[in-house]
This record gives sequence, structure tokens and C-alpha cells, in this order.
Amino acid sequence: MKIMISGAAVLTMEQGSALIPDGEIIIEGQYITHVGPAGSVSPEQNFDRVIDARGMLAMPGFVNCHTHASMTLLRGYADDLPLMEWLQKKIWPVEERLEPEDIYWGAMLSCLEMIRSGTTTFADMYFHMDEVARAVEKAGMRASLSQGLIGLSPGAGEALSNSRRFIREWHGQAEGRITTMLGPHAPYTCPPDFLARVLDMADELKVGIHIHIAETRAEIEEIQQKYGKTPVALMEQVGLFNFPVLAAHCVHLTDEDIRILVARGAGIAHNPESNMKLASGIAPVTRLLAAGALVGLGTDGAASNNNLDMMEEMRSAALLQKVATMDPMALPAQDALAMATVNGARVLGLKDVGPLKPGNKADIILVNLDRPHFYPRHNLMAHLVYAARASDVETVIIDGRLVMENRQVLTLDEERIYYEVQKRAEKLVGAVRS
Ligand SMILES: CSC[C@H]1O[C@@H](n2cnc3c(O)ncnc32)[C@H](O)[C@@H]1O
Ligand SMILES: [Zn+2]
Repeated sequence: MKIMISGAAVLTMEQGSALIPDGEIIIEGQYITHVGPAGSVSPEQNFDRVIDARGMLAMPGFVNCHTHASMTLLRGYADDLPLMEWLQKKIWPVEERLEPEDIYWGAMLSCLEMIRSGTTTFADMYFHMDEVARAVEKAGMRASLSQGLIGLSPGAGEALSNSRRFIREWHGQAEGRITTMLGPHAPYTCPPDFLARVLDMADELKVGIHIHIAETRAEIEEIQQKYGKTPVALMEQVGLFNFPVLAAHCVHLTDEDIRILVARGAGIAHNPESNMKLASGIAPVTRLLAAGALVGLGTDGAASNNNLDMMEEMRSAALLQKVATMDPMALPAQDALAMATVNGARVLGLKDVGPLKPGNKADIILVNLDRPHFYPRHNLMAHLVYAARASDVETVIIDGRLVMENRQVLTLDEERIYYEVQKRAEKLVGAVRS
């Protein structure tokens, strides 16, 4: 399939975030083969599709660096609680009852919500990940998937073996849109001896590790009390950072923790809305970026956010750093936008995903600029971070394929998803409450 997008303002998000006011993009198969100003494509070329994108902004799709897709099933089920109480009293008891089909439909709802808000790639950690992989394949999204592992649970050994099978079966599937990692949940659920087994497997399979680290004060106190170290220092001691790491949260960090994360090249997924809602704290993003850390943005699951909207997440990230540091220049729009897109792709180790340039995968969204909140046009990047909303995303292309056009999702049956999710959520929560 050869597609041309013409007439759009193109925000390439290449170094310096170049904006082409009236641009042309060519997509051939999965890849971008041309990005240039109007008139740069020779008129003799033939295309299967020409998308007239006048009045639109073309930009890289959002990369949600940390979520639990199927937790859309539990959206609004447990709110206004701190993390440990939320997990132990509300979430884990329901998760024990989840059937594979529940996970599939929760992930389908999540894909629908993400596509409709311009997310093209997400990183997921959960149970029954074959079902999430099936949903990703069907939706046409790109994803980095990790089977969640609770080292303290009786079934941890079996879950680890199942991770090996999952990685062997799914890594590189869906025309390469699916990649995989190992997913030990957190230092407080995965003790060092279990993590050692996870690292042996990472070495065997040559995959990275997705883990929650330093999310709450309670975690810091528990790990300090058990091991006499911070969670990051403990992870350094067990050898975690000898592998590519996707570290979710990183809220409570010492200067030494930041030094370790930067020196070891860890990717960090910042989740501002989940951290606010669970009152976990404010991640030191400004300090991390100043130190040279690689930081992407995530929503966390829909049970602690409560949506998967990366536009909103960008705005929250920028505003939160300003208020935390009392500095209005903290996390400017351009940096928030980079975190939500191209830097997110780097955090997930996706080498040919990110900036709109020839040779990169065609993961492109078209944002409708014909809206009151996008006028006047002083600064489009500021508009995207401080004024845009998810419904401004008009069209989504992933891996060179149209998955949403004029707000119609082409790969998914919305009505069926709503029906299945409502039915399953009622069964699950009703069962726990009764
Ligand atoms: C082992 S699968 C993933 C596991 O993580 C739980 N979870 C969801 N959100 C968070 C969070 O913010 N911190 C820690 N754990 C979280 C989820 O419910 C699954 O049990
Ligand atoms: Zn999480």
C-alpha cells in the first residue's frame, strides 16, 4: 500500500522538533519514505490512497510507556485509596477471578480508547498476556508486552516458565508490531532470589525488563527496612540494570538513585495522573531530565487514572512539574511532547519508531486543527500540550495502515466491545461484592 498525506502541517519531532507548515508525507508498506514541503513529491507518482489533510497536523503517534490495558474492566471500581490498600483490598481479589476472555475484552476496550486518543504504541504488564497480544494484533496497534510476575505468589515459578513460552511465541509477531519483555511486578513483590531467576531468563531470551520501582513512600520504607537500601540501589545490586529496563514510576529517588538510573541507561515511565490519584507523590522529572535520564510518559492502568488519554497525561505532566518546582519554565511543552512521543519510543527500545522521517515506521496521527482552542496559531506545540483534547485526533495510522479515519476505528467493533466489557465487569465485581 502506497499512501500520500498532503496539505498537513507536519510536526516531525526530529531533533529540534521541525514544523513543516504545509507538508507531504509518503508511506510505502510499513515505512515512511518521504517527508517534505508541498510540491516536494513528483506529480508522476501513483498512490493507492491520497489523504487530503488540509487543516490537520501530522505528528508521531503517542507512546504510552506504562499501562495495564485490561484494567479498563476495573475503571471506577476502586477509587480514592492509597496504592497498597487499593491493591490488596480491592484490585488483587478481583484479579484472582479474571478469566482469559475477560483480559481479552478489557484489552480490546483499552485499544479502542487508545486509538481514539492518538496512541499508537503501548507498554503493558498484566496476566494472561496471550489475550492482550491477540487484542493488539486485532486492533492493529504496536505494543511491548510483559507477562506480570509476582515473585511472592505460590505460582511464581510456573508464571516465569509461562513468560518464556509467551516471549518465544509472541516476540516479533503481528508483522513485528509486538515486542516482549519480562515483567517482575516490583521490588516488594519480587525478592532478590526471584529477580535473579528473572535476570537469568532475560539473558537467555535477550529481552528487557518492565518493573514498577520506587512508587510510594511505603515501598521505600519496606525495602529500606528489609535490605538497608533504596529500591533503585537494591535493583542495581541484583544486576537488573545489566539489562534494558523499563522502570515505571520512579517517584521517590535519592540523588544516588538518579545517578544510577542515568549511568545505567534505564528507561523511565512517568505516570503523573496515577501518582496523583493514588497520592503516591510527584516524580522528580525535572531533576531526572537535567541529569540526562531517558523519560517517557505512561497512564498506568485505567483503574488508577482513570483514562488512557495521553493528551491529558502530557498536560498533567507539564503542570505538575511547574507546581512542584514553583517554576513555570519546568517541563516546557516541547519536552512534554517529546516524552509522550519520540522519547517514549526510545524508552521502549523501538529503534525505527518515533520521529516522522524516511526509514521510520509509519505511526502517524492527524490532529484536526479546525477547532476554537487551536486559535490563534501562536505556538502549535503549546496548543497540543495545554489546549488539545483526545477527540481532536481525527485519523490514526499504525505501521502504515489506517486504523482510524475521520474518528471511525476501522479495526474494532465498538458496540461489541462495550457489550462484552459491561457484561464481564458486572460478573467480576458482582462476584467479589457478594
Ligand atoms: C503483575 S501484573 C501487574 C500488576 O500490577 C498491578 N498494578 C496496577 N497499577 C499498579 C501500580 O500503580 N503500582 C503497582 N502495581 C500496580 C495490577 O493490578 C497487577 O496486579
Ligand atoms: Zn503500573
